[in-house]
Amino acid sequence: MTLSSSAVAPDLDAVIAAHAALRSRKPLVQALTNAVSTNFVANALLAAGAAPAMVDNPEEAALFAGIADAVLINLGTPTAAQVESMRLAAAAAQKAGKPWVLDPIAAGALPWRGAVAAELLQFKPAIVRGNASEIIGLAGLGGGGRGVDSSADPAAAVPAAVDLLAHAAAVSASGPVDHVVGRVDGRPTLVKVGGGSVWLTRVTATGCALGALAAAYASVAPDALTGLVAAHVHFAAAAEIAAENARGPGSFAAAFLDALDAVDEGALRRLAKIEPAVAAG
Ligand SMILES: Nc1ncnc2c1ncn2[C@@H]1O[C@H](COP(=O)(O)OP(=O)(O)OP(=O)(O)O)[C@@H](O)[C@H]1O
Ligand SMILES: Cc1ncsc1CCO
Ligand SMILES: [Mg+2]
Repeated sequence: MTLSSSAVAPDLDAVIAAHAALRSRKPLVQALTNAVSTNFVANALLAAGAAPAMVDNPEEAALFAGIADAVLINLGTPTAAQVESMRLAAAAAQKAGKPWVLDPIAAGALPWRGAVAAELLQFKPAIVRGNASEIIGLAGLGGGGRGVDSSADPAAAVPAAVDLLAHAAAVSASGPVDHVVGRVDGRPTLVKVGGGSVWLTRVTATGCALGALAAAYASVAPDALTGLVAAHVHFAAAAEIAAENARGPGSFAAAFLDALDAVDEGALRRLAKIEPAVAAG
């Protein structure tokens, strides 16, 4: 599997193929994620058709990166021990050729963790996934953000996302319309994914779960860009299905897990909102 460049820009057919591969292979994702998100991330992976394992202690993190199909590293509540595990797991994933995803939570707002995130880029994540402020912050272009939430428009994060292609094969900035970049035939390319639901912003750790799903897809897709677009499309379709029955954030959260499971080829065909790829940067 090459994770550096796609031969063609991902489209609906590529997303459907990646979804079928996810469902048949049920990839195992090692998640080193924040304390707020662990249960929701594990349940979202199971609902979507993957499998979670939260192995994040320094004694076992590297060994398990060689066992898992993909690794998620999420900097939401980083302790010293967890950061040590992150360095070990990222290095082991790179050595084993396993795709890993960096979610640089609050990288633009908090300099210490911003430096940790920047340091982890040396281990070449397949994917960097964050909200717009985090992508801008990680690229060293400012960003800010109020704590863990975004204050930027994803379109404004595209130059930063393209800069990050020096370290990662694909990068996305989430928001009302998700902006996903990668290389197609070597050239920086932008794919926008619309849809979803604003309810996603009223439940904690939805972005964290999206990062975990991106890791799962990266391990079954032909390249990182296709995997990342597929994760965004699956997530957005599930959010639309869930929003139909939600009465508030609590019922949305439960309906969203049901909908991650319910998304099938028909739902993808009906609900996917993938804009044609364009050159970026
Ligand atoms: N205004 C919006 N309308 C529809 N969907 C949205 C909106 N804002 C974000 N989303 C969706 O919510 C999901 C999480 O994106 P968000 O940008 O909130 O990530 P995040 O800030 O990293 O989340 P968290 O840190 O809470 O886990 C994505 O699937 C994104 O498409
Ligand atoms: C609320 C919160 N605080 C640190 S990480 C996190 C989860 C969503 O980013
Ligand atoms: Mg986030």
